Amino acid sequence: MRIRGLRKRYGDVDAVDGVDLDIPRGEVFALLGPNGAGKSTTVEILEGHRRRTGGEVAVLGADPGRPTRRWRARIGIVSQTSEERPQLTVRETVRHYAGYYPAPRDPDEVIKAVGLTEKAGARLSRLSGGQRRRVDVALGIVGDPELLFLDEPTTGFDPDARRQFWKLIESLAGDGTTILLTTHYLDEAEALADRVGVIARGRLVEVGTPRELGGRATAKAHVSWTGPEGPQTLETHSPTQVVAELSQKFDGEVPELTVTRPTLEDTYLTMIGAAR
Ligand SMILES: Nc1ncnc2c1ncn2[C@@H]1O[C@H](COP(=O)(O)OP(=O)(O)OP(=O)(O)O)[C@@H](O)[C@H]1O
Repeated sequence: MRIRGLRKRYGDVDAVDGVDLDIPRGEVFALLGPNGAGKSTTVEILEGHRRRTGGEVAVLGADPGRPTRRWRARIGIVSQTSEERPQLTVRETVRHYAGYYPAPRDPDEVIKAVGLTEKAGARLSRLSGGQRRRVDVALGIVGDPELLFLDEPTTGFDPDARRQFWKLIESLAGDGTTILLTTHYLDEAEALADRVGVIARGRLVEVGTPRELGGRATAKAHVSWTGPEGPQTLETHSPTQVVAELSQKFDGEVPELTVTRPTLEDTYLTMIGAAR
């Protein structure tokens, strides 16, 4: 996927304001950013569901501004709004969608993969919010896509369902599916993504691996402990040395010793703050 100078204007709002990005085949890329940053708009343009105001875009070698049926069959979409019919059952819905694709996956296997086998015969209107979201995911993957777009896929999932979903994504990625996901869960981005991009006010602020984003890999560690004077914290590039010195000083266990580095969430919040 190749994006150059992508722009989208709504009236006088620059929702996407000059985004450049390359996503190679087989990569899992997570787009992060606060509400209204332009994530969904970007994704919808790449999916061929929204017209861009400017810039050049190639998705699976084609311009999503002029989508063909064949091109559509090669991509899978889990968007924020779903329009399935509530009176159909899970199995009927997944089978119906499978019919749109030239080489779909087995609907029952897909239902199993999203953990809905027990609900296969239930009408969508009778499902919980998280279960409905799993149906959305099933419909996104039933066509066996080369490229999968996931817009906040795990919103409403319980922790167990989220872990199961991560496994599913890892197995799709292992099979070579390219995945572009948006999420507000930093742990999700960290668990799944090869690279993450942070978008704020329509601009890509930074792109990098979850480990190195925002200089995380080389950031100072925080060493904390409780001494006779109370709680202490030291920021340092050489925490091992600090801990060695502390252990000599205390002659044994250092009270309440912790060594931490900024989490992806810390780094992200700093970036978003700076972009405001
Ligand atoms: N159809 C529309 N008409 C006018 N403005 C829009 C439209 N869709 C989005 N916008 C505006 O464009 C900006 C980007 O919205 P977008 O939905 O892409 O953000 P997002 O990053 O996906 O946010 P969220 O995390 O809340 O889903 C916002 O300021 C929004 O109000």
